[in-house]
Amino acid sequence: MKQVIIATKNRGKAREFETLFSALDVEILTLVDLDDAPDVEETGNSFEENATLKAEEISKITGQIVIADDSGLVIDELDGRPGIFSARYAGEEKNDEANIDKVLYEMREVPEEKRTARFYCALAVSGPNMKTIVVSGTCEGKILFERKGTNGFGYDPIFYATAAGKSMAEMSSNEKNEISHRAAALNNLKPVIETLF
Ligand SMILES: O=c1nc[nH]c2c1ncn2[C@H]1C[C@H](O)[C@@H](COP(=O)(O)OP(=O)(O)OP(=O)(O)O)O1
Ligand SMILES: [Mg+2]
Repeated sequence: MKQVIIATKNRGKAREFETLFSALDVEILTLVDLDDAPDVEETGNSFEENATLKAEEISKITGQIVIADDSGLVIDELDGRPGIFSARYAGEEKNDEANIDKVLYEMREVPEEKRTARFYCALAVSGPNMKTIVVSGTCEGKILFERKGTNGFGYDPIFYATAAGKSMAEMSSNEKNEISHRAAALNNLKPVIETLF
């Protein structure tokens, strides 16, 4: 079967990619279980730049076709924060619960109608004989006043997805995969994936 490396160490993302790719007849490997995979520094100024950095570095090391995901939560009232800093918003050690607490605190006095936000996902594909390709996808919603639901990962418990009428953490993985920023981005990548093999 066709094989692609997903350059992520995030277990939540890896789980979603496994489901999303099962429909595509492509086998994926992630960096989740590799002890010696490098931590690529995310020094870019956009999701696209960071996804490109991750895809190109891992492709250079492995010589294989690699897809990287750089994603995060963009909150209008916070001028787009946490944005590309989503993973390390409350500190370098990457703590989802602390990140959520920080957002809830910063949003504590913002009324419902001003709590608009979106999840953003950039996907970069890089390989030995190709120019890197980058696509993106978004998912619109609002920041809740408190956590709701226990599914998913990251900021899911405080993100109310307009298209579903509930929090991302209240959805099954199938429901999330129908409306998520990651699914939208991957959909934009499908025509490219078909040309890669
Ligand atoms: O569907 C999602 N549901 C909830 N939260 C999400 C989602 N998608 C991204 N996020 C959050 C998690 C993390 O705080 C940041 C991603 O940061 P990002 O650097 O892309 O990923 P990461 O460092 O966790 O793993 P890696 O770089 O190895 O892929 O945005
Ligand atoms: Mg990261």
